[in-house]
Amino acid sequence: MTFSSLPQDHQRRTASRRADALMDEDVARSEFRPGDQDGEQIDRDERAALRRVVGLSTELEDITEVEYRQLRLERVVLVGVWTSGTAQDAENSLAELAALAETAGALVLDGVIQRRDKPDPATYIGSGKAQELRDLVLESGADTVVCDGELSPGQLIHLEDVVKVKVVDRTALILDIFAQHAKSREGKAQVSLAQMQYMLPRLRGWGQSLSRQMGGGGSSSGGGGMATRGPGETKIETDRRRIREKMAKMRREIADMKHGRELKRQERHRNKVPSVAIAGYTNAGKSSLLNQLTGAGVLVENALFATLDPTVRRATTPSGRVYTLADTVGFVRHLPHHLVEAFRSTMEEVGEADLILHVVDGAHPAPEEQLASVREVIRDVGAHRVPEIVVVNKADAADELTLQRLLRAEKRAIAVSARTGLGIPELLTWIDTELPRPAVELEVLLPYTQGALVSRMHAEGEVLSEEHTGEGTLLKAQVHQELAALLEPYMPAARR
Ligand SMILES: Nc1nc2c(ncn2[C@@H]2O[C@H](COP(=O)(O)OP(=O)(O)OP(=O)(O)O)[C@@H](O)[C@H]2O)c(=O)[nH]1
Ligand SMILES: [Mg+2]
Repeated sequence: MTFSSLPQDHQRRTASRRADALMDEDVARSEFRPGDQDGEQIDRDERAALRRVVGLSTELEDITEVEYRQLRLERVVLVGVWTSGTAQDAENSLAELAALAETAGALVLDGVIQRRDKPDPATYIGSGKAQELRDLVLESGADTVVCDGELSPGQLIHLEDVVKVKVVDRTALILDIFAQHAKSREGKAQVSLAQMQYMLPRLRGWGQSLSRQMGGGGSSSGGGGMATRGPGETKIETDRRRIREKMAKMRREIADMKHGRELKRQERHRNKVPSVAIAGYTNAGKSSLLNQLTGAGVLVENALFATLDPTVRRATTPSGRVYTLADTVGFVRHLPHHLVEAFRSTMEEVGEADLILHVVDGAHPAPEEQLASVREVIRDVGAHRVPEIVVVNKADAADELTLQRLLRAEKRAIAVSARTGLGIPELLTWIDTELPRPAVELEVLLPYTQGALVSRMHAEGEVLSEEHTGEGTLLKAQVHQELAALLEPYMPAARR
């Protein structure tokens, strides 16, 4: 049941209850004094430093907590400012915002777009439109407004003042989803760091809001406001410093974890196992493709950002060569820059790969745009020299003309369906031909006691012929340098 089906007065009552709740929060907030900040509190925060930051919200609560609360998005109205491009572009963007909001667990009640040259510096949408938005919020019974962009702290506050419910922006929403889905220690730490980075400049906003509240209604901005602003500002300075310290600590920890991952990657490199990275827009079907290609049970969800941590699997080509296949975090348009930074780690993996499978959702209304925005990030992380195969996924659901158009525009592309398996054998064969060829061609006669070496030649090299003789296995193969060194004693020349 939706709110719009309820009688008007119920809606109004609900709205006023919400307003009361908002005031309660304000009261709670104004009870804060710098003196509350005792040693025990800091200690508790310190111990919680690596705990997952559950989410960010503009819910006006305790400004000293760095572990901001869950967004608890429930009933949201979306609002976008359409500055350039076609009406279709603007609608796609809002549709994506709706998908993001649903992923975060919200119920999307409505969405509006305003055509403007640029967002209003004070309230994001124009002030007249903000009033209309207020009506829409009341009418639909929404408790949150989600803006399709990154808003300044001032814009968030001013818009919140008009619509009287919490206002969050696209960045906070994405951060919230990231926080809900990050699984590994590193992933969680990176999300926390990004959240703190997002929060830092916004503390001033909370402070202003606090002093305004404490200044009391009706009075001018001077007087009581001034008297209470002093301690408020000090408090914010303390918070800022603590957040900065935490961020520094977290950066060090991430650097350590990164070192561990680096070692693993070097290990793979040393073993010369070719690597394939699956990249692509969020929800394109990357995890599904990984499952199809390897039979691995990786989480597949019809939600954006189902995957946040790189998942690496071993896989085999039809000719029997072993390679690694890495699933990656989905890209999304307008990914705030500090988020790109935070998630660079998984993208570095892409840069190190021997081949990128760039998955695009063929059933999406604007697949070309997704291709372009993912490529931008690939360039950003210096992975543009890695060969790429464009995998147009969801061919079972895509429209034939769209598929044709994509395959014409992209020279190195293949249409597949990770769901039905269509095109998967062809893709596997293609991967086989794209993987780097091993370096040394040799012939060895391995005694039957050296079965392990035979297996390695199959897994890491390319066996051209194999013959079982009275003395052992006679193999002709191409292998990498290190394996060649191990095989040296068994080369005919060495047996002389
Ligand atoms: N019809 C159809 N749906 C597909 C296909 N492949 C994936 N899907 C669906 O698309 C949704 C997203 O799939 P995922 O594999 O989780 O996508 P992803 O790219 O890994 O998404 P993130 O990890 O969130 O970035 C799921 O509902 C899948 O069932 C396909 O070939 N055809
Ligand atoms: Mg995934």
